[in-house]
Amino acid sequence: MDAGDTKIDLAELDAVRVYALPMRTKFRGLCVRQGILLSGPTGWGEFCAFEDYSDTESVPWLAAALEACAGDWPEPVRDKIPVNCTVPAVTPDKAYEIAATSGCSTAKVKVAEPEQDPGEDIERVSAVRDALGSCGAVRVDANAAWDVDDAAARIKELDRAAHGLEYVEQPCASVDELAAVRRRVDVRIAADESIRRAEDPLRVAVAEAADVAVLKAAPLGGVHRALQVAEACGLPCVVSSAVESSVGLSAQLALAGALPELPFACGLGTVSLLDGDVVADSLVPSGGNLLVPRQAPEPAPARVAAATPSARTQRRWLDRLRRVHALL
Ligand SMILES: O=C(O)CCC(=O)C1=CC=C[C@@H](O)[C@@H]1C(=O)O
Ligand SMILES: [Mg+2]
Repeated sequence: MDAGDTKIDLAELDAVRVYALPMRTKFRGLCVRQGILLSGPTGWGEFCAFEDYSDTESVPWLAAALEACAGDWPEPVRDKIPVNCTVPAVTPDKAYEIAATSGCSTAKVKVAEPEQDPGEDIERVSAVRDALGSCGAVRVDANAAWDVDDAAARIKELDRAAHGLEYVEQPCASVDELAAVRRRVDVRIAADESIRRAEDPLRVAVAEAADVAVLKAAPLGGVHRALQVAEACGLPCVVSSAVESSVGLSAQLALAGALPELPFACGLGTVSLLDGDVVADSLVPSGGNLLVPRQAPEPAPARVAAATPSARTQRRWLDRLRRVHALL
């Protein structure tokens, strides 16, 4: 999957601002979320590839940011997106509180966290079901942690604890393992890493390895590229954030707004995982929904200044930006 078509020279950018925002709770092994805000000809974009992504793997992330800078998002077909709340690998009490206070009727629960045991996942999922009640939807994300046998066993336990799971996201690492698990359990399988980190994001569909495709605009090269993947894979899609600031999150909302069908709540309530933001009016769900923006929100200078990291961190990100831009 090559990067998007938007190529803006770095010299054409009006502003480049490195940010670092603390996470309220450790998530994806992160205690701080960092990235670069880019101001282009008609708007702002965010380049925030996770730091375990190579320069080559980071190219689509930059293409997505430059697509936003060019104001090149497709027309939405809806103006409101239902979102799920995201429950990190926290205690049952904290999980209950997150779900109960989120205003969302769908929750995605992190499971299979390193150093935790399966009983903690069962208790967390049970607490979230208690918080949502019987009408809520509970999904889990194992981030490729299990082998096939473990996945089959864990999914059956978690399905019981949840009184029915909506789906299990990336239970195993490979497409072949996802296909094997899918044949052994009665719960939908959603592919995430097998799409966003794959040489060929479409293999999941060809291998009948998933029921749902999780789309993240940035790693797929932007909104237009992600829409092409959605159309080509032919699976029901859900959009999930990369825990960006509201600047980057707006591109995810543009994707969710432009998908022809949107059968699931989307994982876009993640600004609440950050302790702060770079815009004045954060994209925080209201009544379990987020509105589809026509462009990225403008960063607030005072917020950006407060989120500016050390000179060393800024240099590291600016060097990464230059290296990745050269690969576009
Ligand atoms: O989908 C959601 O509810 C929120 C986003 C989310 O879960 C993730 C964001 C980025 C990387 C991962 O940690 C995780 C995911 O695997 O989807
Ligand atoms: Mg996932």
